[in-house]
Amino acid sequence: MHTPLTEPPAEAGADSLEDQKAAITRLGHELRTLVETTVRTAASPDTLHRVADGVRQVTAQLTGRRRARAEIPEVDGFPGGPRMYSPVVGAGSPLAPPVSITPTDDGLIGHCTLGLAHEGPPGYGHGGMSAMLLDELMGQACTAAGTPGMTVSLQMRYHQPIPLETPLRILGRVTGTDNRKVFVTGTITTEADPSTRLVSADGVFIAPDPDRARALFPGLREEA
Ligand SMILES: CCCCC/C=C\C/C=C\C/C=C\C/C=C\CCCC(=O)SCCNC(=O)CCNC(=O)[C@H](O)C(C)(C)COP(=O)(O)OP(=O)(O)OC[C@H]1O[C@@H](n2cnc3c(N)ncnc32)[C@H](O)[C@@H]1OP(=O)(O)O
Repeated sequence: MHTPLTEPPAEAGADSLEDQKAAITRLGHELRTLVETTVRTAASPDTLHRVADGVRQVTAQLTGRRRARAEIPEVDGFPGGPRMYSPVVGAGSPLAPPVSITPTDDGLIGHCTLGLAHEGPPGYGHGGMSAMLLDELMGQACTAAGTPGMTVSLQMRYHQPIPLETPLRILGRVTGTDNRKVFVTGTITTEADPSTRLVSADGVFIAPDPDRARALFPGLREEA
């Protein structure tokens, strides 16, 4: 008999929340390995069918309550904290590289490495991935500056292709505000050559007014 993988504990206390996050992180890591291995494999159709059957059986073990569309799970730090299932930074998301973020003197710096699962042109990152990385870093820079907002404009400039399997550095920095509008810039470089911009962006983010925020995010906790 299988032990279900994501059954929440009956009473979620501080310790069990950490246990839950650790388990989510571990499963996210294994799923990312599966995704990367899947897009690289040259396995035969027989093997691929056998693996597909196995994956279907594993998926069926994720039993229990499924969260509703607008529900913010207890492990999610929205709007200011770590987001376990973000497709960019989420340790639990197989879609995320994931990006790890640290504050700097005037913004945020993110670190990640893209794999073949994030490929656009052969050997290079997908342009949509670059936009996703920058949108996240620039959005989080707004939150870190005390003015969380949603993207209304993101102007991308692709200077050079992003190499895969190469440590990258993503910067996000707020450059100004005008009422609810926040102006932000961002760049992607390699870790090895941080002075050469591969991709850059300018964005405008807008802080929804409180009523609009409550309507958009009905799962938002009152203290947020
Ligand atoms: C404490 C509560 C916190 C609530 C949380 C709030 C935000 C947090 C959200 C995310 C943070 C989480 C993690 C951060 C990390 C990653 C970020 C990912 C970012 C995204 O992935 S996010 C998804 C994509 N994003 C959207 O899904 C937005 C769709 N959008 C809308 O939902 C509305 O747009 C809204 C509600 C944003 C504003 O609506 P609204 O009605 O309040 O604002 P309104 O239209 O009145 O515009 C006000 C002023 O902005 C000017 N303006 C408008 N558009 C402009 C543009 N394009 N360029 C330049 N200026 C523009 C107007 O001209 C006017 O300017 P002025 O006042 O000077 O006339």
